[in-house]
Amino acid sequence: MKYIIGIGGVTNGGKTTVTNRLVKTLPNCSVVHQDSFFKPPDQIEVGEDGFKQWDVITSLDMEAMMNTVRAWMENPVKFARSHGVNVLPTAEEPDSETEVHILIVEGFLLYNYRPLLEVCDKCFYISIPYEECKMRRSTRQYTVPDPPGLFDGHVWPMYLKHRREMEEHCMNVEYLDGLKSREELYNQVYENIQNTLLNHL
Ligand SMILES: Nc1ncnc2c1ncn2[C@@H]1O[C@H](COP(=O)(O)OP(=O)(O)OP(=O)(O)O)[C@@H](O)[C@H]1O
Ligand SMILES: NC(=O)c1ccc[n+]([C@@H]2O[C@H](CO)[C@@H](O)[C@H]2O)c1
Repeated sequence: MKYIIGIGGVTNGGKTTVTNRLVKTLPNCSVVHQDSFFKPPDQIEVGEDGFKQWDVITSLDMEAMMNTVRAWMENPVKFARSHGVNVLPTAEEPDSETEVHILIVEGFLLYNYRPLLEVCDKCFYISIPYEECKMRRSTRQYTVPDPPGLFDGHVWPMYLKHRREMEEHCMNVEYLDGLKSREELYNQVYENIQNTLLNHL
């Protein structure tokens, strides 16, 4: 059985932290990080506000991301091996319906892209309030550092816009409170996945 889990949500909500732990504990689990698909800085549009528009779907090569997801769907064992994921000895047959193969797709803009939404079996979404998000973001260093004012002028308004759009289109999103401790968040997601997997077996 192949199973794709989305870990979406606001920037600095704790998506990568939860994902890294799930990858270690779930069986035959590979991961695709959306941040790996940002286009190079010279291809990012500059808005009327003067900011590079990083937090929009066109700043990402979503086709390349979907191709990566499809490569996993075609052969999760081959994908896992070529990405250094330990495949359990019993999971030799890629098409076997009895083996569980999991792909986690992690990113800040997952469910606003329909092809990706359509392949997700389970959608998690982590949120944190404005103040906490701004504080956490100020401690981060991205490949291109945030210019002054980017958070209030671009990042947060885009988050609110995309979140609204997602709420209009996506049913069955499991919302998570990113203010919970790392441990609590992990346990909540892990238990939820275990229950869903059991229901599918
Ligand atoms: N549950 C938590 N409580 C407090 N701080 C957390 C929690 N989870 C993660 N953090 C911290 O918040 C910051 C962002 O975490 P993380 O990189 O996991 O978020 P993210 O959603 O993947 O961010 P982004 O995709 O924007 O880079 C890090 O400094 C991390 O240590
Ligand atoms: N990873 C990158 O190349 C990059 C460059 C500039 C900005 N970002 C930010 O990453 C966040 C998503 O994780 C978005 O809020 C981007 O602003 C990433």
